[in-house]
Amino acid sequence: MNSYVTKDDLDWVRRSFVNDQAVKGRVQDLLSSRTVQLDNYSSWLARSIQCIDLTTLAGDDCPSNVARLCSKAAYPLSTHLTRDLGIENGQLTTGAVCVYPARVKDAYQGLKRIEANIPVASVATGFPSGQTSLALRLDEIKYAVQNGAKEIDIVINRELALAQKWKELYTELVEMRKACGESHMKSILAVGELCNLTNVYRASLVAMMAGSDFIKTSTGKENVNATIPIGLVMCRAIRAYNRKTGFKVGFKPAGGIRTSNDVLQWMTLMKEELGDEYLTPHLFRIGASALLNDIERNLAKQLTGEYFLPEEMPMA
Ligand SMILES: O=C[C@H](O)COP(=O)(O)O
Repeated sequence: MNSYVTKDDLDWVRRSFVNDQAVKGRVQDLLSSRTVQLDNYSSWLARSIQCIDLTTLAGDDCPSNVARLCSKAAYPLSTHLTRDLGIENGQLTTGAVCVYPARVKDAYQGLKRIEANIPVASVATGFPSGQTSLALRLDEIKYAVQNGAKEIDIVINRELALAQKWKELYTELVEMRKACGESHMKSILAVGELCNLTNVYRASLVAMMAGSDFIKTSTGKENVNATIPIGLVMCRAIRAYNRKTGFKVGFKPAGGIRTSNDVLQWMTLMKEELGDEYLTPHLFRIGASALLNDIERNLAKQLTGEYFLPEEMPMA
């Protein structure tokens, strides 16, 4: 991570423009590509589970629902489905559990109790709006890290992005990166509030320059969350950044991802735009609070020929 940004870097950001029509065309191609869907549907779905940040971000979160989330993260599928997939019990887990800072301790202890080696991710910095002082936003990161969060999902300051104050945005993000310490930083752009795709691309570059380990689309609380055109623009920024610097930054779409079909579209995007090596939990996460059920239902249908009844998915 650099703690300064050069004039050339900022020129690169300001010179970048996104052609909306070209994005539309490429998305049409991607969505008609059946690579991921046809090539072993069940194994793609099973593979997607290890990339899920299993999330609860509700006002009524409490120790018991966080404990349930931890169990689901450690044992995302019923034992006969894992057996049918040829996976040993306990070998398939989600990528992380994601909670509010006040619930990090519950998640950390919940995972420890069941001996699950799964990182706790915490949203921070005044999630979802980020509308508080920088000092409070930094303190919140430190609080989450002290309580055991290994991944911090920060929100960027949308005002700075909308006003094209890229250097100021960079400076804030560097402070956040420092506050994260050894924990990974995932920068949420809140794309639905960035007005246009050019701003999404520019904010992606700045977040990566400041040392983000991942760039993430949305909080799930904006009116527009993760969409494939926005994802394409962010993947292209990741690709450009990698070509220029050699660093591989991960991608996390989040917000409104609910179905197996959604997941396969996101995996298609990753495979086609960034390549197979990005389809691992180190470089790809899907932030979702209500997706796993649908994956489990579809896997059951594929593997047993029948959909599960709701009472057969007790932890869902
Ligand atoms: O960071 C994750 C998002 O909040 C999840 O959004 P979702 O509740 O729409 O799945």
